Amino acid sequence: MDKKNENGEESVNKDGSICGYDSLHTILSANLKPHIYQEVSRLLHGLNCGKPLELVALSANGKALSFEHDFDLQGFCFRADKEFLREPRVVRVGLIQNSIVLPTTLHFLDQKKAIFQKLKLLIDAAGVSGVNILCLQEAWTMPFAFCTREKRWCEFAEPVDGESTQFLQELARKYNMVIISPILERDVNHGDTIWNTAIIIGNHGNIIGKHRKNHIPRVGDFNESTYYMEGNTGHPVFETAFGKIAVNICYGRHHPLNWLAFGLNGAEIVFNPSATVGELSEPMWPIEARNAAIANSYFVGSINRVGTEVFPNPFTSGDGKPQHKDFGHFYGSSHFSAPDGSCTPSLSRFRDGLLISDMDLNLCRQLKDKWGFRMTARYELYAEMLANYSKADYEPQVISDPLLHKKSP
Ligand SMILES: NC(=O)NCCC(=O)O
Repeated sequence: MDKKNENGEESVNKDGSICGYDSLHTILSANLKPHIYQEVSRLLHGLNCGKPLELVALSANGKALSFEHDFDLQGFCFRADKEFLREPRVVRVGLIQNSIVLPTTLHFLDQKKAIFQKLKLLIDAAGVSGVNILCLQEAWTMPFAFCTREKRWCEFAEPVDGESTQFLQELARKYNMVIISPILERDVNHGDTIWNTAIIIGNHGNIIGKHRKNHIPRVGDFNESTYYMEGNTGHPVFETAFGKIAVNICYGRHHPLNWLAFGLNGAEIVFNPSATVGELSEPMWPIEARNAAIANSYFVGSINRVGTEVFPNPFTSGDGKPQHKDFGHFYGSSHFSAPDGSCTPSLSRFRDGLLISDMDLNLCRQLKDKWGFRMTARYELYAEMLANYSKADYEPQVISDPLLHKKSP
């Protein structure tokens, strides 16, 4: 996506940078006077316990890996108020965003191997940084080829206990880390069916469970319904050694009731591994997850892949425009949102990255007590509304102004 500003200069460059900058945060911090930036940042990122988010002191080994392999590494800290009867419950959480490595024209085995090699480095960086829970991006083992509608990409699908899970189980054990692995799943016990699935690997390398994507997009070039159906796993929350977590996969973030259900089941952190492009969703990206974190009193970790993936054969978007071979730019910008409305700056718009955040999970209940959203919600009213709406004879509750239909004399 090459965009020109009113002076005819490139604003979004071919590499995915914005006027040469990594992110909105870096544009603002580089161009505003410090006291103005401080105020802008307060409005943009909010305050946590009345203060701007503090930086986490990152490990020297993690920093060395990021320097050597040129990926973005940032760390922040969400605090909670001190309580008398509960100890702080601080967990260190990581998000990884990455581009694919090899051209999509090369042998599938080589493409996959190269992604595994890259991921190993990023996961090592998380491990040596003491991350407790780590989430990877949607369909991380493959190019996001669903725009093509070609069935050969189904070859990337794997059973829940397949190669990618085994690869991550070893790293989970090594680093005592819970790892969330969103992949294209093949269910061999149910007729080789395909699903978009997140597998939860426990810190002992065990498989805790899986969640299948509930909402499948039919927008732009996101032709995912050609490959898999809506998930059948409900809204599970996984109780791990480090907290209660859930996964709302990509397009599910546009559905507030999907977020709500994970909250009702007790999630403290909900991950949103995604693959989305600038032209389609960038203005919505910083809003939806943050709103979900506020409305449901939990933390949200949002991840988007990076780069432009070019496919061998051209396809059309069904909009009368010329055929093309790519989706557009996946804009990265992974970030965390907290229940108090604060959020971290985003990772780079175009580089691989690891975002780390310490979060005191006590903040979830503190925000529930403060705002009382669970107590003021009207669940019976909504249940009745939804039950009625689901009936074939439902009629919208609209009360029209009688004068609207009165003929003027
Ligand atoms: N992967 C996926 O669900 N993408 C849909 C596009 C979006 O929701 O922004």
